Amino acid sequence: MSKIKIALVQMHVEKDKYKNLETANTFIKKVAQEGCDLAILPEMFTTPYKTDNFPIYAEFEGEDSFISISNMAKENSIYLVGGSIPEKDEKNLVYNTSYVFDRNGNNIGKHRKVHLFDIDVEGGQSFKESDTLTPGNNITVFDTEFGKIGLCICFDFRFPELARLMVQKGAKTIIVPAAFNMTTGPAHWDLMFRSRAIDNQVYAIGCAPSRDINGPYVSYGNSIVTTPWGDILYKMDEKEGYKILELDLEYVDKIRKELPLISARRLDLYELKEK
Ligand SMILES: NC(=O)CCC(=O)C(=O)O
Repeated sequence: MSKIKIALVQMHVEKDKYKNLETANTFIKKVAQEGCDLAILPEMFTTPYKTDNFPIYAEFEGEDSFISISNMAKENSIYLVGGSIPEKDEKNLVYNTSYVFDRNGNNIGKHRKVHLFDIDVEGGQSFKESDTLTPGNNITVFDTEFGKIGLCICFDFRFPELARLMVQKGAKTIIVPAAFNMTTGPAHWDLMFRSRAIDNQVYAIGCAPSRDINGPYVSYGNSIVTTPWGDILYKMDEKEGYKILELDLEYVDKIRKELPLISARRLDLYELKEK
């Protein structure tokens, strides 16, 4: 299957977890009715993005949010990258976790954010995920009828090594539930997606919450799809909404053949390895 219809769901996130799940459910129904194969929700879509909230909203794997996302996939027979949610483990450590479900609602992927978002930009955005979150330790690629897809969460995508390792594991598309802000978004969002796409000759897809200027953290929005050639195929604005796009995965092979960056690597001189 070389053509895949994906949907960016740039939803508004509010305080009520169950309302957020309901909003996601409404969007997923709509995009599935419009023939979408795979839908993507934003980073931390069940909770306003705030460190204090993460432990409060956190759930064990298999609890309400997990079940609800799985049901959305199954009831609508689509692949669903469930943005991310705060996940807790038996030691009460909390992670920023993205779950992926197949058309039958089976969990086929899980990524715990590996690089926590700890920044302090003078006169701009400060945030310290590590106040309440623990990083994951895995590089994540999942399998679909459309081939292998890489998955990471927001700040993770700033680290080129991580994207390259996903490509070394076979990814032709990389999906990034995200929530950039009004300091780094205008400066780096497009550039980061275009850079990762060009370096790795992949479709790079970012899905963010819509902008809420009254929220504790103001999301940049601008959910985006960039092509293996580095073009912006589509970029949303800051408002709530969704967009369905068809991606041709043969285009990845074409670009990799015409401009052979992956195959021309000097692996006799250097290599990148997962530990
Ligand atoms: N949620 C995040 O990881 C935000 C990352 C971000 O804004 C950045 O500039 O990087």
